[in-house]
Amino acid sequence: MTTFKTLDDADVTGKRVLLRVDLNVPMKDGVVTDKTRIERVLPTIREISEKGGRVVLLAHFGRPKGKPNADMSLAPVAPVLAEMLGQPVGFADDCVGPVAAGIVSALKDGNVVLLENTRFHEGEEKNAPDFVDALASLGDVYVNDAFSAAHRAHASTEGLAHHLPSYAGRTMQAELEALEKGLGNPERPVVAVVGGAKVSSKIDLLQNLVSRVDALVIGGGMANTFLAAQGISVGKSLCEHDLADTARAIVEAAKAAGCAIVLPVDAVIAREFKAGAASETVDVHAVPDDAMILDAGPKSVETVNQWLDKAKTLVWNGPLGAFEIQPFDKATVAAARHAAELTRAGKLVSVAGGGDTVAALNQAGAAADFSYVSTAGGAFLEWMEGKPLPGVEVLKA
Ligand SMILES: Nc1ncnc2c1ncn2[C@@H]1O[C@H](COP(=O)(O)OP(=O)(O)OP(=O)(O)O)[C@@H](O)[C@H]1O
Ligand SMILES: O=C(O)[C@H](O)COP(=O)(O)O
Repeated sequence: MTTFKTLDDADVTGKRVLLRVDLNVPMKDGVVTDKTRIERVLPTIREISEKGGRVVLLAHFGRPKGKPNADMSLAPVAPVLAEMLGQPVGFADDCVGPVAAGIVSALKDGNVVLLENTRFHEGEEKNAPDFVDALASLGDVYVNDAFSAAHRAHASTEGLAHHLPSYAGRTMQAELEALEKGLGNPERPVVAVVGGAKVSSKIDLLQNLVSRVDALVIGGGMANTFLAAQGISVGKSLCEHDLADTARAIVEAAKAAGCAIVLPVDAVIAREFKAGAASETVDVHAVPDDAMILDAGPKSVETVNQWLDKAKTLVWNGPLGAFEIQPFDKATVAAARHAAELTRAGKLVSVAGGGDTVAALNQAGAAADFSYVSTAGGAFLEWMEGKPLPGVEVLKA
């Protein structure tokens, strides 16, 4: 399984270790609302620090598109990380340049510093050589512990590995081992549930996924895009109308592969995207033009649960509704609890992944019963598709 070097092979004592982690955590008003991704990277940070390495954390937050953006700063994450780690975590408000260089050069063995969002620079997503050089100048060794960002060939997830001795962190290692164990040879029927909001970045993955699973349950913003592609009016819902052709092609590919596509038949709608907004349940064919679908309705949940009853393996990324806002968490919570119950009863192997998906499972009190909960969303789906992940491949090189 481990075809790359791990921390067992690394000499980190006295070295500046550029450690890529995924701190893209759910956050509301500057407060971290789910700490799972932070929790998962603690063992690697501790191990390097205890071995006398100088830990320089690289991470992204949100999609700031190459420009600094106060709403996507990693600054609020540093104190949370420090508290969970039980040791101080410095913060540099730029990930390259004199500010970063100054803080890194002042580090002592065992110290930890978090650098500001790598995506504040265009060079990150472009994997630009000058940006990679600038990051590389801050370290002697590179460790990638961000499995959940390994589907991105970015400077901090891929580029750096070409410049420095490179190793997989403990979470990267554990994620790959757990996914292989849970899903390497899954018992059929396999049901995939894909929801959430990242429609354009995930829809293409469904094309291959339908040939690997027996049913694809589509929820969240993704479902709205599929409903609209069928000519159903979704009002003001989150929906990527320009992806209608892609959605129709996926439905055709599913038919050819014998994979059932399960879409919502009813929806909880509201006119405002806020907690306690007046809401009603309607047939998906009756969504008014000025309303938004914010959750799947009870009939849809019943259908999802029937599919879960038939399944032997569940793969889940993306909530079925806007679960952070009451009462639009109902479908996600109900399906999560049903999957947890089936797993507890030994009837289902359930693997879920994604920053918000994990938060939703925690909110439903279901995470502990799932067979495995990955921190990865998009990366997990790509792994499931059988696609090589650039951040993993480069570690094997
Ligand atoms: N009908 C909907 N309308 C608007 N937002 C929705 C709807 N359904 C789900 N969402 C939103 O989708 C978001 C989560 O989607 P996302 O694709 O980011 O999942 P994830 O588990 O975080 O995966 P990843 O780790 O890849 O980001 C949540 O913030 C949720 O509110
Ligand atoms: O949340 C995720 O799935 C990872 O942090 C990757 O984020 P991205 O989809 O913005 O690249």
